[in-house]
Formats: sequence, C-alpha cells, structure tokens
Amino acid sequence: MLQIKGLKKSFGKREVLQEINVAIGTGVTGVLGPNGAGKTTLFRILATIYEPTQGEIKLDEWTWKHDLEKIRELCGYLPQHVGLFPSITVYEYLEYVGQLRKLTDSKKRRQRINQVLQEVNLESKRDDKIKKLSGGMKQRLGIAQAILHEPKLLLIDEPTAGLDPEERLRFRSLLRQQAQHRVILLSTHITEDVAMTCDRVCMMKNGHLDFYNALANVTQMAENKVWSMELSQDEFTKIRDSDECRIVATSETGGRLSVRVLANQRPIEHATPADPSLEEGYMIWLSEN
Ligand SMILES: Nc1ncnc2c1ncn2[C@@H]1O[C@H](COP(=O)(O)OP(=O)(O)OP(=O)(O)O)[C@@H](O)[C@H]1O
Repeated sequence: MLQIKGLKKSFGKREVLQEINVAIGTGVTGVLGPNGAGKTTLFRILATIYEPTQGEIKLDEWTWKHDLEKIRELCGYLPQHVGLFPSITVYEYLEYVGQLRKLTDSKKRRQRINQVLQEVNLESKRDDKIKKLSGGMKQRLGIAQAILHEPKLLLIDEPTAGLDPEERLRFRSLLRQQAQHRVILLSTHITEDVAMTCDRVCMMKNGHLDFYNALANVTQMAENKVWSMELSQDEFTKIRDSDECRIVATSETGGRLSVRVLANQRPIEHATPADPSLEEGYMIWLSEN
C-alpha cells in the first residue's frame, strides 16, 4: 500500500503540488491530468529524484524520510524520456541496469534478464542494438529496466505517447500482466489508456489530486450531460458557438452532421441523452476544477 499524506512541493515560491493525500493499493492506478498538472513532479518525488517540501510518503512499512535506500530498491521508474544507450545491445543494457540495481549474483542476474525479456516480448531482439528498435520496443525495454529488480512500486510516466495503435495495445496488456503484486501508477493524458488498463484513477490539475476508487465514478460525472443529435450546418454553427455546449465528437453522413455534445441542458429539441464515456467524465471534472 502506498500512502501519501499532506504532500507539498514548491519550486521557489511556486507551489506545484498542493496537499496531496491518497492511499493506493496494488493494481494499476491511472494518473490523468493536463500539461503542467504536476504528474511528473509527483512521480519524481516518488522515484526519490526530488525531495518533497512537506508531507509523508510510505510504502508498506517503509518511509521516504527514513528508508531512502530501501525505497530505491522497491521502486521502478519509466520516465517520459528514458535514456537508453543506442549503440549497445538490449541484453548488454539490461546487464548494465542489473549491476546498477545490485543484482550481484551473475547467474541469477542472467536468469532474471532472460525472464524479463520473455515478459516484455523482446527475446528475439536481445542481441540487437537499441538504435534498431521501434518506438514501442524501446518502451517495452523501458519497462524491462524498470521491473528488472522486481519493484513493489512501479511508476510509468506517459508511456504510450507516440506509439502506433498495435504497440499501444501491446504495451497496455504488458502493464496489466505486471499489476498483480505491485502498486503501479500510470501517468497519461490519454483516457483510453486508463479505460483499458487501470483499476482506478486519480485526476490532477494545478497540483491538486482527486482519487476515484472506480473508473465508473468518473464516468458518472458526465451522467445526463452528454447528448447526441443530427444537425444541419446552421444548427451546428449555433451549437458550436454556444457557451453552454461543448462538441466532443462529429461525423458526417449524407450532408447531415452527427454530433456528440456536453451540456447541462438539452441543447436542441431533438437531442437525445447518450451514455457517457470516461473521457467525458474527465472533461466535466476538468471544467469544474
Ligand atoms: N524543476 C522545476 N523547477 C521549476 N518549476 C518546475 C520544475 N519542474 C516542474 N515545474 C513546474 O511544475 C508544474 C508541473 O509540472 P509537471 O512536469 O510536474 O507537470 P505534468 O503534469 O507532468 O505535465 P506534462 O503532462 O506536460 O508532463 C509546471 O508548471 C512546471 O513548469
């Protein structure tokens, strides 16, 4: 269990994290938030790169204040931009990380590398130079370096940006496989990553964090606020320019526009209520926070 109490972080006079209080168990927890919300700052504190300005963090019985070395052993981190060495092979890189991570017994280290290569499906690439890997393969190697020492807390910062749909699916299923005995935090802007991968979700804005125990609680925020309708061009222009409505999807068939709109009131007489998505719940949360 990861417990964060009264966590604050300031850079100079700027308060970037404001009084974060949350307790997170095993499984994948999404951390959704727009640019600048404070997600990376939170992850860097958890990864022991930044020190908090105030507050307590605990993983099971270990604390960030008193057990820093132990926390470093228990924590795996895939940053937004992982520094892989292009001219060495996949295996050589994991050998290097294994030594940094104090896997000192060479036989056990070799076994663990082989096991992880299998888990992330990179066995056939083990002797390829890193520069030859695709973006998705590099992200999978990023996960491999983060889980090599079998961490209890796994921090993954925006992993699917720039991946093609197939690699994105593969990455999501890899994360799910890792979730059984670990606390995994997945930072992302992409609600679909959360919908497909996460057991629960936190939402961050301006350094403030709200925790939701089930994704359905976020989806529900858009209940009775999503409408679908067909519109003429004139009607479309009216709705688009209205302060009361926000168009979230549009498609065109035979000159008529099918539109999905977020609005507190029925935006036009023939609009029908629609089932909300996680993304729409998130958009409502963003507009209200
Ligand atoms: N080292 C630093 N010094 C000063 N300000 C910083 C520093 N690191 C981050 N910030 C500021 O803190 C705020 C939160 O940044 P952070 O990178 O944590 O957000 P984020 O949610 O990860 O955003 P993104 O999705 O764009 O990565 C931003 O306004 C950023 O400019």
